[in-house]
Amino acid sequence: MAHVLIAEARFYAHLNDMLLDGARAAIEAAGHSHETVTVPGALELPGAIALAAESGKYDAFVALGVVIRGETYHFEIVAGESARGLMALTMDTIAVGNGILTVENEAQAIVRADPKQANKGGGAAEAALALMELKRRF
Ligand SMILES: Nc1c(NC[C@H](O)[C@H](O)[C@H](O)CO)[nH]c(=O)[nH]c1=O
Ligand SMILES: CC(=O)[C@@H](O)COP(=O)(O)O
Repeated sequence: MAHVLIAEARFYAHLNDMLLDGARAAIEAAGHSHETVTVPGALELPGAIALAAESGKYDAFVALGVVIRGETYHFEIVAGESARGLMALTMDTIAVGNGILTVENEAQAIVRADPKQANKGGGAAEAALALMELKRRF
């Protein structure tokens, strides 16, 4: 039994709702409990998880968000820095699954977020649980 924190960025609420459904279902299917914390955008996800990890209350973390390319270099910043922040947490031995979609348009996001299609939220939850199991093993 594990307690998992889902950190979700509400930047695109309708897309994130699908990611959340997939992540929650995967955690529950594995027999674990979860709670959710919400931040404004993907750039806040690594910081939110770092703060929550300090509490010692959680065994694993799932980061969910959607970054859609706009007109400027901002896409590269948000997509790259959010992934870099999550990877830094992972290398600090925090079990994190990265469910931040980085896509060209909304249609790409829907296919990936929908639990009945690519189900990237569920995949990120499973990745977090896999790291958690490795952490327990070693
Ligand atoms: N453009 C997207 C953002 N941008 C917002 C940032 O993540 C951040 O909240 C802001 O810069 C304040 O620190 N966030 C997304 O999740 N998705 C985007 O497409
Ligand atoms: C993450 C992005 O690229 C986007 O939301 C920002 O759009 P823009 O580059 O048009 O300001």
